[in-house]
Amino acid sequence: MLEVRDLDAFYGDSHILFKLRLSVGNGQRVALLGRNGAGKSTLLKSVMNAGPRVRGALRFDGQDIGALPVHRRTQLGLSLVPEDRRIFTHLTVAENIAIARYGASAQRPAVPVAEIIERFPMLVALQQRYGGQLSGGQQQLLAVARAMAANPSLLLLDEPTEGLAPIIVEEMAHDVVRTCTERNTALLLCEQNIWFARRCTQYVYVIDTGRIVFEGDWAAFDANPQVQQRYLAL
Ligand SMILES: Nc1ncnc2c1ncn2[C@@H]1O[C@H](COP(=O)(O)OP(=O)(O)OP(=O)(O)O)[C@@H](O)[C@H]1O
Repeated sequence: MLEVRDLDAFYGDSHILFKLRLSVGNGQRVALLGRNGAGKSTLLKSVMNAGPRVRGALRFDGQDIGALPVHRRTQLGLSLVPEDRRIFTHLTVAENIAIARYGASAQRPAVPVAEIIERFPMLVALQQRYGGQLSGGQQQLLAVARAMAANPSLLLLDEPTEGLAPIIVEEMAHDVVRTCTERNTALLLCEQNIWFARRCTQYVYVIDTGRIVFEGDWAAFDANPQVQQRYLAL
């Protein structure tokens, strides 16, 4: 589904990602772990063409997407939830979700709002609340729900649990796994919360200073405690 090969990424003259290789299979859920500043967000933005200048190969469903603008990548089935959420504070929860239809296409029609709200039960009682009236955790859940409403085949989540209460983190893990499984949506999740990443994904990459330093399933991750100590310990 997503194939990243020998990807270099730059902000101006700053070289951030180095010959990065990563794959996400159809319906597969993959975590990218790494410390602050390791390059996780830069990778997601590179996949969406939302900031960095890149060199290397980006293929999605067999198609070279390297030259496509953001909206074309969205239409092909990529959906990014950035770290800053971008909830519309003056729109209700239901309206925020309905906005996702603008990212949909004839090939990938938007999922009805009611169906999405059903999949994120914490939003049921909040449907008519304004985005600005939600807690940080509720806003983050809404951002994920809205991204799923665009009916993506690959969801890109950038540190969705940062700063959230454990109860919301648990709810989000449950809702994300269930929704991705039911809709056969693949996931590329950038995280520092290893518990959440483990709950949500089947395969792990670890990034450090713009380079992949580990990849494997969770059993392989657990069999290499030095990876965690060296690249993820605070
Ligand atoms: N717009 C930008 N211009 C210049 N440098 C940037 C920009 N955005 C990020 N960087 C730099 O790129 C490097 C990687 O940042 P990135 O945001 O990808 O890391 P991250 O792993 O997502 O970390 P965090 O968890 O802090 O978001 C850092 O050194 C950062 O300072």
